[in-house]
Amino acid sequence: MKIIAFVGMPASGKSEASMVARDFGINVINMGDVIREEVEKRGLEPTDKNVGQVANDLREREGMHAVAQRCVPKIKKVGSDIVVVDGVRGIAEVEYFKKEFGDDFKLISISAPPEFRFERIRMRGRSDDMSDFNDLIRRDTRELSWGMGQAMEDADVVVDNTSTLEEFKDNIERILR
Ligand SMILES: Nc1ncnc2c1ncn2[C@@H]1O[C@H](COP(=O)(O)OP(=O)(O)OP(=O)(O)O)[C@@H](O)[C@H]1O
Repeated sequence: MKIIAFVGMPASGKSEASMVARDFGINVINMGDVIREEVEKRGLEPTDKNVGQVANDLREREGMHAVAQRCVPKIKKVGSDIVVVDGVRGIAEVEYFKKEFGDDFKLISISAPPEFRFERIRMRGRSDDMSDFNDLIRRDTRELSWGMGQAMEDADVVVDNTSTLEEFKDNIERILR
């Protein structure tokens, strides 16, 4: 069983990369869904604030690898030859997956500078998206403080996403193949 995980700063292209995997018929486990399930279990509304608080609470109680730990049984249950994991946030999660899956775990880092990501966020217009460039920088800083930078440095492959969406998707497809 091969586990391929995507890591990258906000709006770097992780969802687009997961979509390429889904188009191949590959099962995708979304780490955010694991947190949303816990939100539901606690009888809370799935607002951005609640999801953030539950994520923090899980990490405080169970350690920085908490979300990865909860993903592992889901990955094993899928049982297919290849599973994609979307939403790795920190080095503790990478270490946990490596401990669990060894060399079968591969990490793909998606890279795009803030200026590109901010422009794409403006185009995307998702309800929880920021409208100020400084808010993106603040969010980047928060993600980095949780160990995202170290996780990205640990990647087996780095994919640049500063060209067209088609070129990016072609690159992801090539790597998956
Ligand atoms: N190369 C590209 N050219 C143009 N638009 C792109 C490119 N790559 C991604 N996008 C668009 O940028 C937006 C952000 O990409 P995506 O949602 O995949 O990022 P993400 O890493 O999943 O974001 P988040 O971490 O915020 O969930 C999307 O609307 C996507 O379609």
